[in-house]
Amino acid sequence: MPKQIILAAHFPGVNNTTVWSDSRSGSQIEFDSFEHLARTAERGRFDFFFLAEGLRLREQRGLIHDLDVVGRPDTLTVLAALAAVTTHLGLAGTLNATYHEPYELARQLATLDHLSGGRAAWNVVTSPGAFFGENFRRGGFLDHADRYVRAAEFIEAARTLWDSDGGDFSITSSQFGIAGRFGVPRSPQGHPVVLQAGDSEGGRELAARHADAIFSRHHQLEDARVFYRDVKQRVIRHGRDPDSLKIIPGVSYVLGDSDADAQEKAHHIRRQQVSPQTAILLLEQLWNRDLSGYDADGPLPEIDPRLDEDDTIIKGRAGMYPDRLATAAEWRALAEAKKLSIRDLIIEVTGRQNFIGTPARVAEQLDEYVQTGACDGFILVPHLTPAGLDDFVDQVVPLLQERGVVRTEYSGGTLRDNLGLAKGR
Ligand SMILES: Cc1cc2nc3c(=O)[nH]c(=O)nc-3n(C[C@H](O)[C@H](O)[C@H](O)COP(=O)(O)O)c2cc1C
Repeated sequence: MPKQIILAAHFPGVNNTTVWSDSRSGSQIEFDSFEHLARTAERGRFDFFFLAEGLRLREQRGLIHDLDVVGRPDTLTVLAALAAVTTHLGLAGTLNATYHEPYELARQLATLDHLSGGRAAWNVVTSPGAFFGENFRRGGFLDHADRYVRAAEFIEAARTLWDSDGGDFSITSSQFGIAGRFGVPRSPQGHPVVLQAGDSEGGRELAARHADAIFSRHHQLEDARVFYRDVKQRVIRHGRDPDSLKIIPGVSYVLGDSDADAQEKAHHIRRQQVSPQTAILLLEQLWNRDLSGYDADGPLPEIDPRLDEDDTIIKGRAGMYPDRLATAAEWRALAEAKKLSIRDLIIEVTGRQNFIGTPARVAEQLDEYVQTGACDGFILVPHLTPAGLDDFVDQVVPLLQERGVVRTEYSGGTLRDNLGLAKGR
């Protein structure tokens, strides 16, 4: 029997992935939008619905990045509301372990697991930088390594709380010293599903030790295979069954009547995602300079990126380019070789579209990834909110069902059942 493909639906976040200017794009905050995407995913018998987390609107040149003005509503509130209008779909929320507290989050997730009949999932992130911490009382006080120490202790603490079955608990670790009574009885999954997103050594180790799944950025076939092997070996080193950690990259797709038609649509979508103004903003994120005077249809700046990391003009994207000069050199070489303008280059080097073609071609490629050890499934990131998944569910899912690699009906009661994960202790 072929391996089953995990499918999840990513509600587009506050960035230029969503083509907000498209007349079919709707609100990013009204409940109708979340409901539409979730119901569509459930119609396609997806495993789960996924929300990212942005705790603070990013800033650029002292202003809120225009594409972020929309903001994001609170994750757990949205998921709780969705629990009432769906029946089988898993509900996954990204919630950072750096600023939240275990008692608070474990209660919320256990409650969501109860309300949804065993469908809650938590995507653990450590948050990209101190900028976000300023929104919280304690501020951004942890460096990268300590954020992962805290995340590991956080997950262990949450599991202790879930295992307490509403009873007494006492937790002492380097980050936490808490004791009391949990107050929420054991939830249907025992432990809500734990995903992890974070790609460094620390991130991979955290996942290999503690997570049920990884939301990854490795979506190019060869790169995905290398990542898959690396992480599964880590899981084995930690004495776990490699199948107990699912690897699920976020991917985008474009469908067309023919492969050529899909390529043309893909090109059009990329140009909408990267307007001239967005191209300059994205270039500034590497250059760390005000480039508003540059023409997006012209060549790259001759001046080098500014390296003062303590004074970045981008707040909330720290660490995105660890070696600005090296990346700038790569971009220059590419622009030179292909005769690309700033906008063309940005289209090429950011936000690659992963699966482009007829529904049959896309179904075949998705299946190839999973059957040949590149991943265990996909978190699909549509470019339209909220209807971006409609065509995938109508056109690609039936082909995957014919191949016998996705379910035609839900059989399991909980998200853990559907993902083939053991019940939490
Ligand atoms: C695929 C992926 C998705 C992420 N999504 C979020 C998110 O929604 N919110 C957030 O605050 N951080 C997110 N992060 C950032 C992580 O929290 C982490 O802080 C960052 O990747 C730095 O850790 P690393 O060096 O281990 O990658 C994401 C990271 C990855 C790789």
